[in-house]
Parts: sequence; structure tokens; C-alpha cells
Amino acid sequence: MDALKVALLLVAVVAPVLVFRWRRPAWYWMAFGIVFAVVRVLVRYRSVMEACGLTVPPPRWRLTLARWSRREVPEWRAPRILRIRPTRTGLVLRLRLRPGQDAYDFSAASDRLRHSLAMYNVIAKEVRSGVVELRMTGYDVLKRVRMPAVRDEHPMCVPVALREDGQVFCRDYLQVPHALNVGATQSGKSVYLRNLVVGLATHRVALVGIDCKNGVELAPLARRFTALADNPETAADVLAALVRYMSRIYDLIRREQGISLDVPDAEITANIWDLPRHLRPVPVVLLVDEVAELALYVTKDEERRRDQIITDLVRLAQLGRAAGIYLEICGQRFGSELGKGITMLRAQLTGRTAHRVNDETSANMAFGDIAQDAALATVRIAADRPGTAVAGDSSGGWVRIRTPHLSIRRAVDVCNANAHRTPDIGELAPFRPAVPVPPLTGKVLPKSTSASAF
Ligand SMILES: Nc1ncnc2c1ncn2[C@@H]1O[C@H](COP(=O)(O)OP(=O)(O)OP(=O)(O)O)[C@@H](O)[C@H]1O
Repeated sequence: MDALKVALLLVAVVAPVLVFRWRRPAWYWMAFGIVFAVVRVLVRYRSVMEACGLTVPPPRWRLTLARWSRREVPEWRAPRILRIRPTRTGLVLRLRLRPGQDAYDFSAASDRLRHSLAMYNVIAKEVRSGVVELRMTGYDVLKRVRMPAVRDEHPMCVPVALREDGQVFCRDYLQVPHALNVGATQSGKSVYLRNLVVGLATHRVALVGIDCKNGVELAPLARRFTALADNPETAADVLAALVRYMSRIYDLIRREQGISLDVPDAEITANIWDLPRHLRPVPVVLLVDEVAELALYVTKDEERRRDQIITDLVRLAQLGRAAGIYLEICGQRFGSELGKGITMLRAQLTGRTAHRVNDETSANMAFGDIAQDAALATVRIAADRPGTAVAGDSSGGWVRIRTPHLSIRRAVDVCNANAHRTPDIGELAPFRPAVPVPPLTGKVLPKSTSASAF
């Protein structure tokens, strides 16, 4: 068996060099690297599993058989390899667990595994009962983010960042309707939001923005926005209009339900996605940058306005999903110190993304109530890696991600090119940014155009 492994290794290393001459195109060296990595993992597999404590003793019947037949005691067994698949960034190894093993054993050993297999990162994930997948990356994929091409198949699903295991991180509004995104200043929240806007720009969706930094982040993208508020006063009016719009959509759904015995099950609906296409209202994504600005007040009037804003946000978070209204809330902190209603709102935000934060308390605002280890991972994000974040959900799972760096000029170009897709919503008409819609050219504007919607 050992001789076979050595022979395999020799074939993998020497053959490609002998068959081809020295100067080869990039794809050749990539293929060579993949073959080498596959062979290396296969050759070292058993010894690595043994060294990492991931083997189990042989079953009793084999021990008995060995005793009766006076053979050697059988070796401890490693999990069986079901499949090995090279990817753009490394390898995926699918394993069948032995009795007594669980997915946590592999997660706990992932650091040992990555050192032993000479990989940059190893992440274990349970695929189904008794089957675990080890996703290995050969290099730091988050150092220079390159997003692979993704086919836009699902409505309301936007590829927004790269995960540390080399997969694409998608913000799927149908799965996770509302999300919270926290991070210290200069941690990359706005670039994350920009990536989202650009991803959504090509979809059939109405974008509503609240940017209390006087609109510096979202105003340049105004052509693709159905409504935009750049101060708390306008924000309060926009939210009130959005709540009115939500009531109208609920009326529409009620009208279409008309449940009687002869209505087929498939036609009974409780949300916009089951309505017939010609009746389905456009979904709305509400993007809020720097939410704390909405919750701060000095005077009595401002306090009243603040309460109205938070109440409307809570109502949208509680009831918006069925009406196709989704929330994306960004802020440096989002805790109970912002006053009443904040924790109630936070509880409705299922998706959690935390960019670098300066203290554990801020990290706990995103993850404290769902995954403590994710909070720890957030504090450890390096300051020289803006755009890196920890993304999790209420199921307790989390992963490190990083957005590709997207310049404001590129974002403006995409939004301007998709301005004709901006839907009109009656209730939000007074808040539509006053920018002329450019002629429909069907392509992204050239780079020389000014990075402004105005
Ligand atoms: N993925 C990324 N890759 C490289 N650089 C990034 C990335 N994301 C953000 N940056 C850079 O980090 C800096 C801060 O980004 P950004 O403005 O998004 O931070 P922020 O969290 O919104 O900060 P603030 O809260 O102060 O507005 C910018 O210079 C931006 O270019």
C-alpha cells in the first residue's frame, strides 16, 4: 500500500513535468497544482486522520475474526472518503462518518487538519446524518477577493461577498428577510451596502434608502432609488409612507385570497410571491445606513419623531415580509442604549453581519443572543482588512466573509445604467430623488462618466 502511495506521488509530480515542457500557460500550472493537492491529500489521509484523533477502533466482529484466524489486530479506521472534488480555491472532501463520530469532532479538529494537510483553511460542515464535508482552501481567499461568476437564478438573492471557504455569500431576502449589519467606523459597512445596491440594481425591486450621513453614501446612487431620505425628518415620513404601502399590499393579498372550497390550494396565498405574476407588487428593500442617527434626540419634538420612526421600523420588520418589504439595517452600534424599541427591532433582524468592532459588547449586539464564538471572531478581525465580516443567522451558524472592493464610481455606473428599472410606488412618490433618468442604452456607462447621479 505504501509503495502504491509513493508511486502515485511520483506520477503526480514527475509526469506533468516530463510530458510538458517548462513554459506552460496558467491553466496548466493550475491543473498541475490541483492534481498535486488531490494526490497529497489522498496519500496522507490515513496518517493525518490518525494523528488528529479522527479514527475509531475496529468493530468487535473484526477483532473476534482476527483472534480466531490468528491474524494481526485490524487497524483503527478513518472515515470513508465518499468523494473528492477540486474547486477553484482548493478541495472538497466528503466523508462517511464511522459509528461514534460526529460533525463536531471534525470542526474541533479543523485547525489540526489544516496544518497536517498543509492547507490554508479547513471548514467542516455536516451535509446530512453521517456525512461530513471538509472544505479546504489552499490560500487566503479573503486577501484579494475575486468573486466567481454566479448565475442569477433566484429572485431576491444577491451575491455580495466571498466566504472564507471560497464559496459565494449570497444575501437571500426570501430566506432571511431582514438583516442587521454592525461595524466600527471604517470597517467596510458602506462598501457592503454598495455591493448590495449594485447586486439588487438589476433585479425587479424598489430600493428605498435612509442615509443619515447627509446622503453621502446613497445619494450618488439615487437614480436607482424609488425613495431616498438623508435626514431623520424625511426618514420618518418615508417610513410612514412605507407602512401605508404595506397596508395597501395586505388589502391586495386579502382580495386575492377569496378562499372557498373550489379554490385550489396552490392559489391560496399569504404573501406576494404566490400572487399571479401580473398582480404581484414589486418587492421593496429598505436600506438604512447609520441607524443610530434615527434613534438619537435632544428636544421633545425629536423624541416624538424618534418613537414614531422606531415604531414604524418595528412594524415593517414584524409584518413586512409577506408584503415583500425587506430591511437591511447598518450601524456602528445597535444596542439597548439607543432607547426603547431597539431590542424589539433587533430581535426581528434574522440575518446578522458584523464587520470589525472595537469591543466585545458591540460584537454581542450582533451575535450575543445567537452565537458567542462568532462575537469573538468579530473582535479578532484585523484593522487592515476592511470589508471583512462575520456573517451568521439565528440558527447559530456563522462564517467569515469579505466583500469585493467596489468603488463608488462603478456603483454609480451600474445604478445609472439600471435607472429605467426603478419602479414607481404611489405612496413613495414625494420622496423620489429628483434626478433626470438617463436614456436607456442597455449597457453600463463608460468609466469617464462622472461618479454622480446628478
Ligand atoms: N472589501 C474591501 N476591500 C478593500 N477595502 C475596503 C473594503 N471595504 C471597505 N474598504 C475600504 O475601507 C474604508 C472604509 O470603508 P467604509 O466607508 O465602507 O466603512 P464604514 O464602516 O462605512 O465606515 P463609516 O461608518 O465611518 O462610514 C474605505 O476606504 C474603503 O475603500
